[in-house]
Amino acid sequence: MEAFEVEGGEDHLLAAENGHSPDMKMEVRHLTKVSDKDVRILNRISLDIPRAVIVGMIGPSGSGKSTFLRALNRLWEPASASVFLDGVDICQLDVLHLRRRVGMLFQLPVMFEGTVADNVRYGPQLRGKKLSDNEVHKLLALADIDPSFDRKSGGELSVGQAQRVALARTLANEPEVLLLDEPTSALDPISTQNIEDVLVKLKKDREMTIVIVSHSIKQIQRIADVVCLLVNGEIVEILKPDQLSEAKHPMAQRFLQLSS
Ligand SMILES: Nc1ncnc2c1ncn2[C@@H]1O[C@H](COP(=O)(O)OP(=O)(O)OP(=O)(O)O)[C@@H](O)[C@H]1O
Repeated sequence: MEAFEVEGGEDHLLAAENGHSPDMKMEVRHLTKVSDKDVRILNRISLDIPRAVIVGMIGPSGSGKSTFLRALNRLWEPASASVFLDGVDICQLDVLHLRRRVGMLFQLPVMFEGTVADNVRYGPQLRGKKLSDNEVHKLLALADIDPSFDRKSGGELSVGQAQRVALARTLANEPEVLLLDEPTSALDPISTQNIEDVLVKLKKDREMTIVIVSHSIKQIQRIADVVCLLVNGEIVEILKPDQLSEAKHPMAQRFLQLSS
């Protein structure tokens, strides 16, 4: 966990500064985004993300959490040499290949036309691979959806079921990293717990690396191994979930007090 220790100073000088460490799945170095109106949305963020951990990102609204997450699979184009996957600059990778390896789940699931099975088959089919019924059922079961749902149409599903099908669809690409942007904010507590259980299982059983943005500090405390606090486009604290009350940054403290 050493790589998470905050060194202080202008940014966090983590292991990424000293070359790629094989324990690190992703490394972010001085990631910056400036808006068209010259506002700094992200300000020189550096972070090492070890493999097979769940990293929670929390912070006030507008602090840059989604923007940070979206850089990791190039939903916007970061500067070259600012985001690395297994030590390779993601800007050098084919973008579709990158997005298969670094999958993303959004706040609200969007079902594609067709059945649940069609949705799950979508990604592999783009690469000319047709998943068997058995493979589809296994992916649905992994995402905690009853395999008998395979013939339902996407429109018949509740939001919670659709989110789990969207998860199965993402998992069909066999991602190594999963990015989640408030994936349970539209779900009831039971669906939320189901998704959380799946995430913890994916980390343990498949060594998946997971970065999750959430407004729920309780959720982050339940599932994350480490928590990054983002304020005004900067990571101001990196803490273990049970140390959140020890945050020192005044804005982070205020945010945590008001959110708990
Ligand atoms: N493409 C863009 N152009 C200009 N400004 C943007 C762009 N994308 C995001 N922003 C601004 O950047 C800031 C950070 O937005 P972002 O959505 O990343 O924050 P967030 O922490 O995820 O917020 P929330 O918790 O409300 O979802 C906001 O002020 C937003 O208005």
